[in-house]
Amino acid sequence: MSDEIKSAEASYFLASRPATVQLEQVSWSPVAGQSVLKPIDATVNAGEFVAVVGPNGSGKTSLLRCLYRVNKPTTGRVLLDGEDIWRLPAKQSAKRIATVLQDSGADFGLSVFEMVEVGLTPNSRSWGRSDQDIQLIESALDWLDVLPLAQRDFSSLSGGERQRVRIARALVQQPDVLVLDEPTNHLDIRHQLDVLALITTLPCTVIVSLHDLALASAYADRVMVMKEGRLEAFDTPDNVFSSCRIRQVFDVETVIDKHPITQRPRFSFYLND
Ligand SMILES: Nc1ncnc2c1ncn2[C@@H]1O[C@H](COP(=O)(O)OP(=O)(O)OP(=O)(O)O)[C@@H](O)[C@H]1O
Repeated sequence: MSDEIKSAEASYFLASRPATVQLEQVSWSPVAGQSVLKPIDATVNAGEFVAVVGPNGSGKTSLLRCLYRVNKPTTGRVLLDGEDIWRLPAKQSAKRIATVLQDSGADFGLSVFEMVEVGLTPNSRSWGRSDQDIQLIESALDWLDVLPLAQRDFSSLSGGERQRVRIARALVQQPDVLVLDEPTNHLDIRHQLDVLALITTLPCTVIVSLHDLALASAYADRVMVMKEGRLEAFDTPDNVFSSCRIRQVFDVETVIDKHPITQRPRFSFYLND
């Protein structure tokens, strides 16, 4: 499928308006006295593609969970176009914010088609599928290269196929904000690049956690760097990625140059222990 066709389809899938997401002094503690997220201030602009990177346990998933109303901030607020998400009706925030999460294991014996159909639920006004619903679901499956699997049991798919189905489900929701936790897990290199390239064409705000700094560098408008529950840096890939910062945050040495095609920072990692 050509890029031109893919971006035309992007506007077909996502009629909604991208939203601004603001974090105002957001901290989160699962239990009193155990602070996982220290107070974070940040604004993700409408339509921006922001990658969240950081070592294991640095708070990436905890931060994303604050954005889609699972972790209620212990202090501070998350604002969606200026409105506190915890003051919005749950249905409205579920409609505006779509998520692609790591393997939950819960698929309730659904077919692939039915899994994607679940994405329509927050927007549906009536029971039953319209022809337009079917077309939307099939287009999303086709877009993610999984249409031939539509009638298969979701639980019978490979890890990478499941991940693509989860992304298709988020797309049919037509969200204003798309939050993805490690969406490239399980994907082969072609599908990693395809999925991130596709996500950059969507007319919504995208916040995605990534372990692969090369992918964050290549696709993100800006990168949040997390360390020990703190937001260490939030800026463009050029400004965020220095060998000094990567040493401080990830405890590895890096040679950084410019990728010859994307002109974004490119990394060669090594240990200097
Ligand atoms: N509900 C919870 N109760 C207690 N501790 C928690 C809870 N949720 C997260 N944590 C702890 O908070 C820290 C941050 O976890 P989080 O999953 O946000 O990190 P992460 O950056 O996404 O890690 P990874 O890269 O390994 O997925 C970890 O030490 C984790 O054990």
